[in-house]
Amino acid sequence: MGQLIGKLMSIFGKQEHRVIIVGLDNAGKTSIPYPFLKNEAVPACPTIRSNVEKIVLQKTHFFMWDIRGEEALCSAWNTYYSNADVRGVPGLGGAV
Ligand SMILES: Nc1nc2c(ncn2[C@@H]2O[C@H](COP(=O)(O)OP(=O)(O)OP(=O)(O)O)[C@@H](O)[C@H]2O)c(=O)[nH]1
Ligand SMILES: [Mg+2]
Repeated sequence: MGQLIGKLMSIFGKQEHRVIIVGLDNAGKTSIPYPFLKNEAVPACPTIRSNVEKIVLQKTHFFMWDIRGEEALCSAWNTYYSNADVRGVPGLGGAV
């Protein structure tokens, strides 16, 4: 997670960024933004299709999408991927 946040911080300059997080089921995708969301608990259930959270760091807004890893949804990853500024895969070393 540190590498992902480091990547986000390194591209400051824009006021708004779109981030997608893809990975296998139960990899921890939905949990990533929650340390930055005060008073919100991580959902206890698996994501149905996708989930989006907005976090604000130093006046920069990040829209963080996480997309369920089940095989039937993998074909939709490309749509999210091509519209994102930052992509992250939990467990594979951070952001690209
Ligand atoms: N030990 C540990 N557990 C974690 C971590 N991040 C998430 N978890 C736990 O892993 C489980 C799955 O987390 P989610 O964030 O829901 O995973 P997900 O990838 O969104 O899962 P799907 O929506 O089913 O694809 C939960 O029980 C979390 O509490 C972590 O960094 N360490
Ligand atoms: Mg999830």
